[in-house]
Amino acid sequence: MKFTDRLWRSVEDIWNGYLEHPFVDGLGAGTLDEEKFQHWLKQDYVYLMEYSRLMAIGADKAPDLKTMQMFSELLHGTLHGEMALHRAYAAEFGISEAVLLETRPSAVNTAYTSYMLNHASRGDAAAVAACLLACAWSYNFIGNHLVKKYPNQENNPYKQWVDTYSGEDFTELNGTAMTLLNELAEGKPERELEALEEIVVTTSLYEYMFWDMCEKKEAWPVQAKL
Ligand SMILES: Cc1ncc(C[n+]2csc(CCO)c2C)c(N)n1
Repeated sequence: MKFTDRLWRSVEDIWNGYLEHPFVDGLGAGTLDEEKFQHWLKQDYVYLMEYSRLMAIGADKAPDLKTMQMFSELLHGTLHGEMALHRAYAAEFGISEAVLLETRPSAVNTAYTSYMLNHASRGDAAAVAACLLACAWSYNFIGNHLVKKYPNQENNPYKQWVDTYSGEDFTELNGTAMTLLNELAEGKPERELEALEEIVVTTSLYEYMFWDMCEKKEAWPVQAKL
């Protein structure tokens, strides 16, 4: 059994919770409030910058060239692929990149990235891969679910979102993230596997909180300047 099969059993209930979340369902149905989506776009842009640092740490800690290449592929996919999608969406709403970059990350956003960066800097390459996994895999899981539930995406303003995360490029990136962790976890003692599992469960819980933060448009109570 692959390590990711074991992980699936521990996160399945949390991930099914995403599918019932009004923000996620609204993306598929096309009914999501535009301001909530813009909140996600801004928060996610700065999230992805911090998330990208993880893969740079992973490349540094990688035991061999092949692993370095996999971390680098994910890094490139995020900085140049996924963030380009965010820029394109923002432009449609008349939001410039400068405005995206001014976003002050919310408390949940900060807690999530700090948690991952903390584990990534303390742990080995497998810990870094564990930090990355829920993000890549759960968006692909959500995208695939939404195309199945809402096959007619013609009039959905979030069609591009659904297409992107269920599409070939992201399915491939997710495959890389899964293979990376499966390979790095191989031969590890049970105690270490449990620690990796704990990271994947915690990041899965943070993913839920991130959706909820966007649904509630949570930000700091006082909009101080950065
Ligand atoms: C909070 C949050 N979680 C996950 C993703 C999705 N995601 C992050 S990295 C990656 C793979 C390579 O870009 C994917 C699909 C997101 N955008 N925001």
